[in-house]
Amino acid sequence: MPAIAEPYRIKMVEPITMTTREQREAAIRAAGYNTFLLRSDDVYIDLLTDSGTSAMSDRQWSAMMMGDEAYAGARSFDHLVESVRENYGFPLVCPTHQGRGAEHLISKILITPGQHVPGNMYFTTTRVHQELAGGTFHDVIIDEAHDPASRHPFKGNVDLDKFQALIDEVGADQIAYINVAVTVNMAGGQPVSMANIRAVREICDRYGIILWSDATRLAENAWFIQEREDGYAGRPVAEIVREMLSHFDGITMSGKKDCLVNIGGFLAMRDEAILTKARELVVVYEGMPTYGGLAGRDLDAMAVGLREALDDDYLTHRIGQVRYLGERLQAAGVPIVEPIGGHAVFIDAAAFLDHLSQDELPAQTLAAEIFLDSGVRSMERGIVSAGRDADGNNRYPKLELVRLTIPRRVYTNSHMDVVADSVIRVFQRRREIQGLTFVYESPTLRFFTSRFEPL
Ligand SMILES: CC1=C(O)/C(=C\N=C(/C)C(=O)O)C(COP(=O)(O)O)=CN1
Repeated sequence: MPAIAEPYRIKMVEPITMTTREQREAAIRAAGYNTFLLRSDDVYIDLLTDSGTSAMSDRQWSAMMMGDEAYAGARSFDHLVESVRENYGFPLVCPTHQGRGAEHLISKILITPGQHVPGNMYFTTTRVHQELAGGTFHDVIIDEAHDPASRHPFKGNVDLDKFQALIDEVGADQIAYINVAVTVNMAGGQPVSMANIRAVREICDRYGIILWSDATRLAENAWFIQEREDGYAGRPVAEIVREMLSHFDGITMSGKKDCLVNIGGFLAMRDEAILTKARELVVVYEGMPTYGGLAGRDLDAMAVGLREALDDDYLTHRIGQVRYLGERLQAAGVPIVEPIGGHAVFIDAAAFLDHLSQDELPAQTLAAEIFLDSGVRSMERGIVSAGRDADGNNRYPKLELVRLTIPRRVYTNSHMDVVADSVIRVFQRRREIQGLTFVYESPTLRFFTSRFEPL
């Protein structure tokens, strides 16, 4: 893919911290070897997450200055609705403070306790809200998604046979909805093809099953369709997004990714009945239906950002930067998830530290080691993130990954070189690295606040 320079120029900078090895050793110990518990000031290049860490544009900041902070009926809400209608094609919108706020509402609205919710691989907050609403998640992603080395171009695809088998097993009336994430975060930022979306739609129409999408990284998904799917080369991403979303009954959206904002989210849908229920719940958990836990200025920033995120040049650079980092690691023999995803490079920590058992927490260990080496912060996406099942046993995911997550419009490829050099250094001395063990395990979403120590 032709590398392109940043399709923007820098107007403001934020100094970042250069640390010594001693400072980093003290910092990671104080953080219990959990990169989530590091202080921002101790982090040099922050690749923990692409969620809420994007740089906003001058157009977004100026839109914020015009934010309408009226408690009810704010113009800012109208601006968001107009932008969602124009760019996503959904007429109805319910704002929430961020994506999990939307997941909370839609889980309560669509799930009757005891029902089943199929989806293309789990995501942590999505699954926990489905379970809290009494649903049972079923992974219906294609098998290739669980194989880091598989180069399937659309590893996010739903396995139609698995979906059909679940329908046959539990009955269509026991399926609350199917949730199709675009892209699939935990599989390595992997896309879903348009053909697969259409095929899932056909099954849902046959059985009257609601087809919902976690559209958090929809722009990146559309860019991969443009790059890889027959018939879409040269089609603008904005057009592909409209076609993708035309097949869904609604979406949960974390604006903190592909709407380029630091906080924000929403539900978007076609069915007035779902909107009515969302409005009844949003006033309890988020705020008035016209602000949903956000300031008016946040709604305006999201209205502008969701449009900017669909720009082809922006996406070519953004995904090109992720690919640049991934290809540097590949060239050095570092095992990563292939194909390289849209928002992050996922290191295969199981292969990287193949002398450690999964119970020795390879991904948690590797994230701590990379920080110690360079001050680069990454995120564990393995056994710690997978948590425990209903019986209290550890889940053992096939993917034991460390995610190097690239914020949008923040770092240059010089920073990517620092990251690559650091990971390669750790890779060269990988045999010296020992595992970690829990010293404190939090009961829910344990990866956020648990603490560890070296074995
Ligand atoms: C695919 C997907 C996500 O990736 C997601 C949040 N992701 C985070 C925080 C991440 O670091 O990947 C969420 C939750 O969004 P939220 O962080 O509550 O705005 C929903 N779906």
